[in-house]
Amino acid sequence: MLPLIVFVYGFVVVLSLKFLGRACARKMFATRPPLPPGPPSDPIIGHLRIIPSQHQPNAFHDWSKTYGDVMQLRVPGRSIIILSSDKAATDLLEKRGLNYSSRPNFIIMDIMGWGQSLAFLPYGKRFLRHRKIVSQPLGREEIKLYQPIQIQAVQVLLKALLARPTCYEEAVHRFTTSTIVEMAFGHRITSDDDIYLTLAREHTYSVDNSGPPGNTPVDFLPCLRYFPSWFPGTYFAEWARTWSRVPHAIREIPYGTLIRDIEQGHNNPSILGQEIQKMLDTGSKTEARISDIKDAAAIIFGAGVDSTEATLSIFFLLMMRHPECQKKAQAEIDSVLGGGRLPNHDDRPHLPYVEALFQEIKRWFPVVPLGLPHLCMNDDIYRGMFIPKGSIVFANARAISLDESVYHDPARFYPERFLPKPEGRGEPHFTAAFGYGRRICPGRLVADATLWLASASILSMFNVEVLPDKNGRYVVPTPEFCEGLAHHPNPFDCNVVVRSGHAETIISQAC
Ligand code: HEM
Repeated sequence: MLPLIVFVYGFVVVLSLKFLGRACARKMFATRPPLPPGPPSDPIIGHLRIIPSQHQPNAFHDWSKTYGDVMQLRVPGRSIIILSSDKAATDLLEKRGLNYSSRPNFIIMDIMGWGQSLAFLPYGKRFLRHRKIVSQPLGREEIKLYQPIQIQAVQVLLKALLARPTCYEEAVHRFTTSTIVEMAFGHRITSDDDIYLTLAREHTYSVDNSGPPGNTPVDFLPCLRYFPSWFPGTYFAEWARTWSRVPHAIREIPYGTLIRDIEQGHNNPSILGQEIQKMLDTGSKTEARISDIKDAAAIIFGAGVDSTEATLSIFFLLMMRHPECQKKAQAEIDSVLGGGRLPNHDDRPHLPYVEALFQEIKRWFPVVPLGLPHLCMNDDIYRGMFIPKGSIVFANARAISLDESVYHDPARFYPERFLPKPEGRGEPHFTAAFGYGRRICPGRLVADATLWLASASILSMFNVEVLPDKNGRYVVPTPEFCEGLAHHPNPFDCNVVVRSGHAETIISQAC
């Protein structure tokens, strides 16, 4: 009898659970709104086959024209949300910032040694500690401290361009590395064979060739990192292991140098120097604290040099392609400065056309076009669409910069769009280049100040011209870009010609 009772009881329980389960599932799916739309996908592998490995920002932008500014793609194990308007990115990444402030795992970056650095940390206590170390000294008032560094580095840049008018690349590399290294580590670069110039090149090379960020086979299947290097899908893990000496050096060299200097009573003002001094003053020199300081300082170099360099290279490319804009900016600078000196930060509000031109450079080609991925930490519903917990969210700055509802004829390089009406179109400045919300680029203000000063100073002293080819023909280079974490223009020829003998004297007398 007992077995029969147990059997009947069990049967009833299983049956009710089954119906209950179905009812719950029905209820859940009935109440759960649909996922954001996206292109047709394959079973199991989702959109893996159609997501291109190159030119992703452009492909996502094209898809957004059909599927809208909130679009979903699926790859095994994860859902990817692409935001293609400033409104959607602001609504989710800023207004609901707490839910979208984490990062997915970046296994390759972790193997390389960048895993504990601010840019790749998940939201949590360590993130908050690092974010404070990096962002506090980079506030609007605080960055004024670095103006002398920027002015001095611009003078060196102008001298280098005067001495070697066709070698903009080396001059730009030294300029961007110098400003960041002096601000972050208190070290002034005085020669072309400085260790930090080499490290900056190696860093760009190692990161740019480490595969699509967070999207390599090892990121999808983390256990692959433990497989031998001949095993299919492990290429980028091996690459990351080979280059791990670079982040190691960026983490250790500045700290080692500065702690020695400070303990001997010297301390050039710098972000790392201030943090070390605070640590020593408060007697909090623990392994954990030292590790936080080293990682936070290293990412200023890691995140700052490459993107600033890419933007300044684009400045040269665009000035060469748009001599009419160059002339207009030069006329404004000449009339305000009287042609007798180099521009400084205080001149900025008095140069509205130069400002518009500078803003248009940042809009025309955002150098980190997909930003860095944010992670959705809890299920969310936006405009009636379901965004599952664990989704990776990209704000596509390329699409936002080309949004026709905001920017008239967006593919055109047209600084006047930012001038107030009726002279211009009064369009809003493009801020998506620096990301959104609690993960917004903490270096944006200092990058902006450095790049503005460099652009205005170059325009005041030089004409950026097309270099004739071997046959004496003037062919304007077509913009082509290589894609890393930051997108750089492919090397192009250009000739930086000093505007007058007087300009030459000003440059020679500077420094
Ligand atoms: C033109 C130059 C620059 C551009 C276009 C740029 C762009 C970006 C973007 C798009 C992000 C991701 C934001 C997000 O996740 O929403 C970012 C993050 C970051 N940037 Fe920049 N950046 C530039 C310069 C700098 C400089 C000069 C520094 C340092 C002084 C810096 C430090 C960082 C750091 C530390 C992060 C990670 C922030 C976090 O994850 O919380 N960047 N940057």
